[in-house]
Amino acid sequence: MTATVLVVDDDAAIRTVIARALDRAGHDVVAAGSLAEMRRALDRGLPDVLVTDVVLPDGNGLDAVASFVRDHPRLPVIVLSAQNTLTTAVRATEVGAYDYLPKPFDLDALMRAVAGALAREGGVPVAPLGEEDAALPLIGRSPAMQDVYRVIARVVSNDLTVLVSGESGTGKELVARAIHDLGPRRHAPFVAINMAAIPRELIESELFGHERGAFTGAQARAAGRFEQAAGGTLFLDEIGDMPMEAQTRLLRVLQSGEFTTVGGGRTIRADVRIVAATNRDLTRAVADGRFREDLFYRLNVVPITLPALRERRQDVALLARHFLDRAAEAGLPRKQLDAAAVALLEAHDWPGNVRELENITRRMAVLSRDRVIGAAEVRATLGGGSPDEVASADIGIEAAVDAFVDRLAREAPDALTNGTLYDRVIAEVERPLIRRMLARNGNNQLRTARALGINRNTLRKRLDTLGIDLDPDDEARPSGPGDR
Ligand SMILES: Nc1ncnc2c1ncn2[C@@H]1O[C@H](COP(=O)(O)OP(=O)(O)OP(=O)(O)O)[C@@H](O)[C@H]1O
Repeated sequence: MTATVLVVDDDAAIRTVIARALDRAGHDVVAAGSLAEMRRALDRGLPDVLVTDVVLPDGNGLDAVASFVRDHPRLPVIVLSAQNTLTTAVRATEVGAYDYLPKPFDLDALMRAVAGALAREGGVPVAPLGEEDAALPLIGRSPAMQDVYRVIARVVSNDLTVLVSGESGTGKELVARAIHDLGPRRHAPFVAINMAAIPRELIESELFGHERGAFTGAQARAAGRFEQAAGGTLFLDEIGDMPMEAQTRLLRVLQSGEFTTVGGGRTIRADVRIVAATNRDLTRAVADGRFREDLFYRLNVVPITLPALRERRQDVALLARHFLDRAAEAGLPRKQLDAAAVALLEAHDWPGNVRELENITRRMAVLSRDRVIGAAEVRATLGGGSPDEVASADIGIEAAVDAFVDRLAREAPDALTNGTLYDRVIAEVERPLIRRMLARNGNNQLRTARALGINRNTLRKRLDTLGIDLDPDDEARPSGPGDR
C-alpha cells in the first residue's frame, strides 16, 4: 500500500537516506528539517505516518508529537532519537508514539516499523504525559540496553508481570525500580524481598504475613510484603530460590488475586504489580523439576534479559564516569580516568557486572592519590590485595551491613527482633563472597574452598544452605592437575 510519510530530521543526510528507502518501498515522502517546517507540512495535509527526530533546531520533537497525537490519535508516529536513554524511550511511549528507534538506527528496522504502523488497526491509546522528566536510573547506551529500555517503556503503564533475568549485578533490581518509579503506582510503596536471603521456613509468613500465634515466636500479627506493597510494586528477587511449597502458594495468589495470612485464614486482595528476578536459568530449573512450570509462565509474561557487562563493553566508560560523579557527589574527591585506564576497564571481564564496576570505581575514587586515575591504579585495583585496598574494602562492608540492617528495619522490622538477624546478615555477606570466589575459580569447588580457607565439605554444605547452584557443565569441566 502506498502511503505518505512525513520525515522530520534536521540532518539532511538522514532525511535523504530515509526518503530513498521509503521511496524504494513505494511510499511518498514529505521531508521537514524543523518543527516549523513540520507544522507547515501538517497544515498542507496529514501523512499516514510521521517519523520524527527528538532534538530539532527550534524545539523538542517529543513535545510536538504529544500535541500531534492528542489531535490525531489514529496517526502513528515513529520517534528517532540520539538521546539513547531510558527516559527518552519511556517518554516516547508516554506521548503515544507507535514506536521508538534509537539512533544510529537500522534502516530495515525503520522500514519494518513503518510497515507495522501502516498495517495496524485502530489508534494508539494516548497515555498522560509524565509530570516531570524522570531522573536517569539506568546508565547505558549500548544496543543491548536500548532493547531493555524499549521493553521497560512498553510495560510501565500497565500491570503485566515482568520477569527480569541476568547475571548477578547486572541491574535487575534497578530495572524493577525503574518500572515502578515511571509508572502509575509510583506513589505507592516499592517492596523488595530476596528469596535467597530469607530462611526457607519464614518465606511464606514474610510474603503473606502471619497472625498472632501462627508459629512459635509469632507474638503479634505482622503484615507480609504483599500487604506492605499494596497499591505498589512487589519485587520478588532471586525467585529461583523459592521453595516448592511457597511456589505453589504464590501461584494460587497470582491466579486468584487474593492471599491468606499464615495461621489466620484472613483473606486479603493482592493489589500489587509483580516484578520477579532471577540470575539463574529458570527454564532449566523447570526442566529439573525445581521450579513449577505453571508459575514460570505466570511470571514470564514480559521477559527482560539484562546483558552481562562484558556483552556491552561500550557502556563501561559511561558507567565508570557515572560512578565517579556519584562518589564526588557523596563527598569523595572528584577523579577522572585517563584513556589507558578506560581501555583496561573495558577489557576486564566483569564477573560481578555493574556492581563490581561500581565497587572498583568507588575504591579507586578513595585510593588514588592523583586527580586522574591511570592504568597502573586500575591494574592494582582489579588485581586487588594491597593492605590499603583491603582496609577500604572493610569500610565498604561495614557500610553495606549498615545499609542492609537499615533496609530490614524499614521493610521487615520483625527481622530485628525475631532472632533471624544473625543468619540473614551472614547469608547476605557469605552468598556474594562464595559466588565471587566460585566465579574466580571457574566453579571449581576445591580451589574455591582453598581460596576461602574452609574445607570442601563445609563449602558444599554452605552452597546447599544458601541455595547456590553450580552450573553442572562447569562443575564437570576438568580444571587442572591436582585440583579434584
Ligand atoms: N545500568 C545501570 N546503571 C547504573 N547503575 C547500575 C546499572 N546496573 C546496575 N547498576 C548498579 O549496580 C548495582 C547492582 O545492581 P542491582 O542490585 O540492580 O543488580 P541485580 O542484578 O539485582 O543483582 P543481584 O542479582 O546480585 O541481586 C547497584 O548499585 C546498581 O545501582
